[in-house]
Amino acid sequence: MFLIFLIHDQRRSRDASSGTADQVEKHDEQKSEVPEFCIDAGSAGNIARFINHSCEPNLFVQCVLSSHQDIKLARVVLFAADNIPPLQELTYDYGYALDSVFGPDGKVKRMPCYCGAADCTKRLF
Ligand SMILES: C[S@@+](CC[C@H](N)C(=O)[O-])C[C@H]1O[C@@H](n2cnc3c(N)ncnc32)[C@H](O)[C@@H]1O
Repeated sequence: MFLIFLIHDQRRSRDASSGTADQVEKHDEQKSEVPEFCIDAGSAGNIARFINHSCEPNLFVQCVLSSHQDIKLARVVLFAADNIPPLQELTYDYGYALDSVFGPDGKVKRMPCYCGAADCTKRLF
């Protein structure tokens, strides 16, 4: 398995707590309930901002603590989920739950998915 891209570090995250491995595990357990972090590549980012979502991705996302145990400085890293042949598009699962995105009017926002996978859910969110 190879490290592909560093998407972002969490230096500007607002309310993360410093953490031991136990805290990181607890953080992961709570992840499905209330998202603590939001990565906004609107004003800054790297080439990873061009990676599309797929329902059958060839990358997966992992938060990585490198030389420290501080969850605030976790790096969001994309790893190859398989051997990827040259010229194949790199994709990962954005991980949206359906009906989890709301517009400013409070209504559920929907975005169609065009990934083309056989088992595509047809909706990004
Ligand atoms: C991180 S950007 C990916 C790069 C983007 N396609 C571009 O050309 O700059 C995320 C946006 O790409 C589009 N996108 C990514 N994956 C998609 C998919 N499977 N189906 C439809 N739109 C997708 C959506 O507009 C989404 O908000």
